Amino acid sequence: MGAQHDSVREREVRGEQSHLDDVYRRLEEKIHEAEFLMDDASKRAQVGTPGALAERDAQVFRAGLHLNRLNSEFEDFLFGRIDLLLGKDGKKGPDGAYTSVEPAEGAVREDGTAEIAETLHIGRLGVLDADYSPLVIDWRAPAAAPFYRSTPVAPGRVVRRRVIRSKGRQVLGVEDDLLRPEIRATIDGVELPVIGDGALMAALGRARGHAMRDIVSSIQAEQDMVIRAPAASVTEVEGGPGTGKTAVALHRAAYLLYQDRRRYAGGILIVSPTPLLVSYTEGVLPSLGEEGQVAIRALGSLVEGAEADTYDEQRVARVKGSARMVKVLRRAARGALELGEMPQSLRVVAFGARIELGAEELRAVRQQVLGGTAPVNLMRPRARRLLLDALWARSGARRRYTDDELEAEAREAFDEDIATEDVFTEFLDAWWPELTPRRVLAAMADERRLGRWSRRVLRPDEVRAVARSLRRLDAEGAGPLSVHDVALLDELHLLLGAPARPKKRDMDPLDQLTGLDELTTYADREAPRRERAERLAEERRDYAHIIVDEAQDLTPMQWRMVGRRGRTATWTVVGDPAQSSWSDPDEAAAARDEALGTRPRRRFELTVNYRNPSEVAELADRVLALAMPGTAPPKAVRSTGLRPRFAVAVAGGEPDAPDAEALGAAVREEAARMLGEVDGTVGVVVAMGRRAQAREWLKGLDDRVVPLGSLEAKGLEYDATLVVSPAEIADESPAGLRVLYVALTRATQRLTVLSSARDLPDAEGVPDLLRD
Ligand SMILES: Nc1ncnc2c1ncn2[C@@H]1O[C@H](COP(=O)(O)OP(=O)(O)OP(=O)(O)O)[C@@H](O)[C@H]1O
Repeated sequence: MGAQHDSVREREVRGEQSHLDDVYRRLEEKIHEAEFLMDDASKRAQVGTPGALAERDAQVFRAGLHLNRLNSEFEDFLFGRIDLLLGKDGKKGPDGAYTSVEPAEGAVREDGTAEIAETLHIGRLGVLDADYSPLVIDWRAPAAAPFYRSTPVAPGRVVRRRVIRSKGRQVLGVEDDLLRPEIRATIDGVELPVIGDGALMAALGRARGHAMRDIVSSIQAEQDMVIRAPAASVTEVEGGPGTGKTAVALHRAAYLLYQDRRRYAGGILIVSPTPLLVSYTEGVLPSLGEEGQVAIRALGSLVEGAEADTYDEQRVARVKGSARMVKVLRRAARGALELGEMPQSLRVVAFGARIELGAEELRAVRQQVLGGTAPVNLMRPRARRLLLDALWARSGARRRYTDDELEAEAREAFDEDIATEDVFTEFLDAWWPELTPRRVLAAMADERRLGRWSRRVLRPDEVRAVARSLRRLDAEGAGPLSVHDVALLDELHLLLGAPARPKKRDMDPLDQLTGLDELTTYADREAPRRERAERLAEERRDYAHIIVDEAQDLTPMQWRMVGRRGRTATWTVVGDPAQSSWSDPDEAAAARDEALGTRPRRRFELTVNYRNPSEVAELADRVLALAMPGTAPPKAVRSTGLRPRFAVAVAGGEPDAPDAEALGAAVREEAARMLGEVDGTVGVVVAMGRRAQAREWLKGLDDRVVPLGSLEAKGLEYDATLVVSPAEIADESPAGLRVLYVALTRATQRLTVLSSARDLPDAEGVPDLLRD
């Protein structure tokens, strides 16, 4: 029986192999075509007329794109197949497949038998055979949707869904799901065999590396609904840990590009909470064939020239993230004008006479200028004009003219006379200095000054903490920024306006990431380079679609920053309130509403946890019940039979306490144990305050081990996770329980919880917070 089954399996694998061979044959033909096009195009280039050049550009672009994609898609090119009943109408779509979702009336005969009318293979890219019949359907094409969406409850035309595992040109195996078990279907007269025990489980059980993998061969129906949701307005997705929110967001970017490449190429921004999550996820889109078309950026790297990956202490972060900072920054942007040594008077010589404005008059002029609403740097021309007005009035020259025209002429000469004097330009530079966001931020490090700017907005202890945190910066603002500083810089950028004399800057790597380079044509390159650079800069600040991952964590100031980049964008916002490390969710919700505006929203919920085995999820759910009572946890689909391990270190206390050494030894021992238990990665999560220590503890162990502060664990996953002192993590901030929930939901296979004295472990080593 087993042997017979094996031979069926072999036959099926052989069948798929022969199809894959056909696909590769066709792909090779296409590559030759592309190479020929490239070659032909470069010959045309030698003709050199503008018309020929423009034509060449278009050809090279298309051929190059094609080659690139074909080459990058060669691994695991084909991964799915569906066998379908006859459709209701006989219409075919552009991809050569029948379009109807529902079966035709007589598709299933009265005796419960049916003949398969159509077989579609699904892959990373669509491939048509020479006769235009579909060899492979692009996973994003409408005809591929049933592969993801059909369920036994609503199978549509799908009788059997098959996942094909392949590597390079070789088919390794097939796994089938029967969606209409009640009928006996035949294909070319032979009964349809069903093989394997579920590709999804196989995918979920695989060891994890340092990079996320795409899920294109096993997207589930509820996820597919989100990926293919129309781009209009705002798509909001909520779901617990491990429900695939990040994966779905990335696949959605690829889908949008497929749907409307013109609109989205270079115009999709994915905002990720940490640089770690960016590097974990950035390989997914290239694996889906979308190399360089989407910008994935961490919240600390959204502002040009700022690369922040340090964190403020929670109480500082809380103030810096709060919308109250808008008021403080408004005052700071204006107040910073008086940072340097303020000249108390202005003395010039005009028309041979000395004219002077004193402190009082200068103050009055400044007040008048500041009456406007323009950004501070852009008020400089107005300041200059009003100074000249005041000098003119003071000179008394006006009285000498009765004729308006003569007066106007004299005034023009007067202005010219003064404005070219060094004394005047030097005065203006000192009196209305050009401010940079970093300089103003650095000015806030002075507690008394910050106290003035935040009067009746921040409490004195908040002022002290924020000022102290900014002492890392020098007077010009150079120095390490925290992630929360970046949103402040962005706000200041707006309040100050671009400096009047733009500084020359190097090309940002993102310029290449936008993909616009790839899309340039002859005409583009003929346009002045400057104009292009400006357009790029503009593009970067205004995206066509913005995807926000871990949206529950954005502070109000961060929502403002992200919102500015998508004033006309459509949005996909994914997150989980139960994992929020922000302590004032209401304030953040208001800022989110403001960023998303009044655009209509469509909400989706993801309900299945694909990451954690049920044994791990059950433990984490206890913390969820404490952190967010009444919240339904997602349902874990897998069970490994491995219960979490509880270990106790005979240490505890503060980070610098002498027994920290004992805790370190226990952490190292547990991490080493886990390395022996799993093939993939081991994440060691500690309270933020122990980050540096943890790096020391784990030094030289193995590069499969990653030490992480609790906030850095966001979005990541490891085969095994060691959570060190739940109580420490929970006590570190007002949202600490939710942060702990994040830490406990990172493991794909094994979880160990290491307690210190502070965790009050019971006889089994279970810490107080995790007891039933
Ligand atoms: N349909 C699927 N097929 C295979 N693997 C999946 C599927 N959906 C999710 N996964 C896997 O489950 C894990 C969790 O996915 P992901 O990180 O996207 O979840 P998340 O909802 O963003 O989690 P968190 O909120 O904890 O950050 C990943 O390893 C992902 O590849």
